[in-house]
Order: sequence, then C-alpha cells, then structure tokens
Amino acid sequence: MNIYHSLDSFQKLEYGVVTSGTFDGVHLGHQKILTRLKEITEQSGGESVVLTFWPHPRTVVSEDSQDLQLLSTIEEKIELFSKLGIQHLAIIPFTRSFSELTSDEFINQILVEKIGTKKLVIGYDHRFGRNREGSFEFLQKNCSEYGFEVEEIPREDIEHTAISSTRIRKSLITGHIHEANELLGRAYSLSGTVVKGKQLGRTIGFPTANLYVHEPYKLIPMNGVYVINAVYQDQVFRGMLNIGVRPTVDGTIRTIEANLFGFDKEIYGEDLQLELLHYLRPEQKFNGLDMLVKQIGIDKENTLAWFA
Ligand SMILES: Cc1cc2nc3c(=O)[nH]c(=O)nc-3n(C[C@H](O)[C@H](O)[C@H](O)COP(=O)(O)O)c2cc1C
Ligand SMILES: Nc1ncnc2c1ncn2[C@@H]1O[C@H](COP(=O)(O)OP(=O)(O)O)[C@@H](O)[C@H]1O
Repeated sequence: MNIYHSLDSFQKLEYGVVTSGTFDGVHLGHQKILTRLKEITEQSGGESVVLTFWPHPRTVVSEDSQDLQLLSTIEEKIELFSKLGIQHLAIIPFTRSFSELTSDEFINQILVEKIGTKKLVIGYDHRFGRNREGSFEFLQKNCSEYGFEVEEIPREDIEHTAISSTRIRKSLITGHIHEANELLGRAYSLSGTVVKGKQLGRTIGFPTANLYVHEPYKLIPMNGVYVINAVYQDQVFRGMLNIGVRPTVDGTIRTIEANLFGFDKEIYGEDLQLELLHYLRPEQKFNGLDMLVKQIGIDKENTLAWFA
C-alpha cells in the first residue's frame, strides 16, 4: 500500500476508485464499503484509493473534542487498510483551512485534480465539504460535470448491520467487549510502550507490563480485569489485563497492566499490543495485598478456563 501523509506527493491516477471518510475503527460497516471499493477496482482495472483525515476532524472543528474517544490511532488505521488490500492511502492533514473547502472545491481540487477520481464509492449518509454540505444527491446531480461516477452503498446495507463507531464506543466503555469485537470484526486492541511501574508485581508473583498509550484520544475501555492476547514481536501470548486505578495499593492514576502467561523477559521501552477478548470482573479494593494476590490467582484460573 502506498501511504501519503499529504496530497503533495500524490501522483494523479488515470482511473482512481475512491472513497473518503474518517473510518474510525475500520469496523465491519466500513469494511463493507472497502470490499465494494475493491470489487469496482478489479472490474474497472482502476486503482483503489482511501482518503482519510488526520487529526480527527472533531479535534479541529468542534468545541467538545476533549470528550472525543477514538477506536483507532492513525497507525492502527494504516495497518488495517493495508491488510484489507487498499492500494493508495492518502492521509489529508485536517486543518481549519481544509475544513473550509466547499464541497465543490473539495470535488474539483482534491477528487478530480489531485487524485484522478473516476469512481467515487460512498455510504448513503456520507457528507463532506464545509458544514458537511456535500451529499450523495448533490454528487449524483453533478458528477457527470466533474467527470466521474458515484456509487452509493445503500442505506439498507449499512443500517441492516447496525454498526457504527458510536455504538462500538458505547460497548467498550460499558465493558461489553464481545459486542464491540463482533462489530469490529476483530478484537479491540491497545498498543503502546511498556513503562516502569511500582515494581511490586514481581514481588507478588504477577509481574505486570504497564502500557503507555501514546495517542491521547485513544478510547480506553471500562476499568476491570480482562482476558487478553498480547502481541510481542509478532509472537502471541495469552494473559490477563487490569485497567484501573489500583485502589488496593492506593493508586491514583489510571493504568493498563498486563500479566503475560509463559513469558519471562524484561521489556521496558518496547512495543506491546494487547487484544481484549473477554471481560472478567470489575476492579476492586481489597483488604491488603494477600487478598489481591489470591484474587489474581483466581483471575488466572478463570482466564485459562475461558481459553479452554
Ligand atoms: C489480573 C489482574 C487483576 C488486578 N486486579 C486488581 C484489583 O481488583 N484491584 C487493585 O487494586 N489492583 C488490581 N490489580 C493491579 C495490582 O494492584 C498491580 O498489578 C500491582 O499493584 C503491581 O503493580 P506494579 O506493576 O506497578 O508493580 C490487578 C492486576 C492484575 C494483573
Ligand atoms: N510474564 C510477564 N508479564 C508481564 N511482564 C513481565 C513478565 N515477565 C517479565 N516481565 C517484565 O517485568 C515487568 C513488570 O514487573 P513489575 O514488577 O510489575 O514492574 P512494574 O511495576 O515496573 O511494571 C514488565 O514491564 C516486563 O518488563
């Protein structure tokens, strides 16, 4: 996949088959659009293009962006689009001035002149351009003038699946990890760097890798204990995860810490990816470390039982 971090380096295509959007989560609904994009690309002999925006438009144009929680970081999106077999991914730096392009300017300057769009594939509810004024009806009426065709993914196809980034976010912050994973078509994951904690874990028989997530808008699911797969250097380890403030040890800041099974290596400063598979229980305040250790032992049994 060719990745462009701005449109300056994009070489105009002869026959671009294009879709655009923020695609937060790259969930099953998005995947439906992307699958159709690939079919059209094959039929037409063109090249597939995804136009996406970063940072997330809401962080630039809304007042309430501090509440924004994202399902995928830009790195995660790049990986997902690549796995789905998209040929060109253009990440348009979303600025205030970009947000002020009218739909006509967006179509002419970006879709036609920059990209070489001959087919545009969009969901029925997709809108673009200043104040989201560009709609499918607008495109349909005007596309021949612009020299490309538009294909809409019908309402039934998208609504039938009832999949939305908002619904997935709600599932994650209420601990419904199975539902989120089903809608995503994969396990929700957190990636980051392993950082030092209080170094207490090893003394109680459960060392925990503390994950620092770099993306400030990344959604961290509901506090509690989860069954996970941890991906370290392309190897997968089963394990368990606690998300929370660790009331038992008077913790105050929210941490993400994983105990990996069959693993024994110091990995401070290294990358780690955690895939959340199942929610076990809420985080609790125990009367002392002994009680906590006993419970973590039970969590381990329950985790192994879940895998079995
Ligand atoms: C599976 C698992 C479950 C945990 N559950 C709780 C909990 O319910 N309450 C709590 O205060 N801490 C919980 N913890 C966090 C421990 O307090 C923490 O791992 C320990 O303090 C070690 O911290 P350290 O990595 O900073 O050394 C849990 C940790 C794990 C791995
Ligand atoms: N099975 C394991 N699961 C998680 N981390 C492990 C494991 N084995 C070794 N480690 C290492 O030990 C560290 C965790 O030990 P811990 O005593 O909890 O320290 P900290 O409080 O700094 O996280 C991890 O960051 C990792 O480098």
